[in-house]
Amino acid sequence: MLKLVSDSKQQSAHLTVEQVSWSCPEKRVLEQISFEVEQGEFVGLLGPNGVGKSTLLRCLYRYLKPDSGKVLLNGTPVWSLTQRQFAQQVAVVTQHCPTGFSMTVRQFMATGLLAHQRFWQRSSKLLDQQQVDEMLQRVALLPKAEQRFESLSGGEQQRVLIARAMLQKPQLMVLDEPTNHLDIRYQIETLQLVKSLGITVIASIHDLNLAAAFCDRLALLEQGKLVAMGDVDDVLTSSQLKRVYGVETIIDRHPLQDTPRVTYQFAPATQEVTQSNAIG
Ligand SMILES: Nc1ncnc2c1ncn2[C@@H]1O[C@H](COP(=O)(O)OP(=O)(O)OP(=O)(O)O)[C@@H](O)[C@H]1O
Repeated sequence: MLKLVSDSKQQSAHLTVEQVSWSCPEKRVLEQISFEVEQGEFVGLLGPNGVGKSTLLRCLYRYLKPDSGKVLLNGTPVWSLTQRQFAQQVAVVTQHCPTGFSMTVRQFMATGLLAHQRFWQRSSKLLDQQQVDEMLQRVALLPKAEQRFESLSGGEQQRVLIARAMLQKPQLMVLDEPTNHLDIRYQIETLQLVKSLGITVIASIHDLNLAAAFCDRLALLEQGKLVAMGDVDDVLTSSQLKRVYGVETIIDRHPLQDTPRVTYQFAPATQEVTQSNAIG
């Protein structure tokens, strides 16, 4: 089990996205996206493949500079922060694991401590190792501490990346499909763990039921545009999911908690559905 003992609650960030657009030579990928994420809120970013979720997250964590618009962290444009200031406030877990280095899990985890350390103020190695090991324990990977990071399974690597991000003690976590590669138990436990931190989180999530269960609000993208942003109940509606994903759903309540539950229709589309697609 991932340990769910929360740190004393960390400070959390307020994120503002103002009219962000980004294009590649072939097309406009993001069109005038605006929204805010309040301190301590967990916002899920939804939308079909290729609508611009990763691109939007890349603009938030400064991998891409928007063609126009602004991203503000606690009111300050992210591009005006130094790399160090940014790293002290924002942790990022992307879909693609870093490769090409042969650090052990413990060594790789320790890099998560660097954002808050200056070389003349290095804390003791013992203290560093205690923090690293405690975090590895929380993601149930302490027994693999001396294994090379690259030799871990995809799911184990993902858990290390999330643990390393937590070690960074960020105010904002940006997660691009954090549950990718994880089996259902670790999908649930990872989202529980991230939520228990109480910090601001924005995460792209494909599983609508997990998004419904863990997110405070949802943002729905369609072809580079933000088409819905709001409470889970308002965003996850059958008509909206049909329009954006082209899938028939039944939405009722989760039997154990008061969140929407999405059931998909797996049978081939009926004639009526096919006709309405053709019209719509
Ligand atoms: N640097 C780039 N050059 C060309 N096309 C790009 C570039 N970056 C993104 N795109 C295109 O922009 C679109 C959005 O990509 P993005 O990765 O943001 O989608 P996504 O919503 O995260 O998709 P998925 O759910 O499949 O991960 C895609 O069509 C992609 O090919």
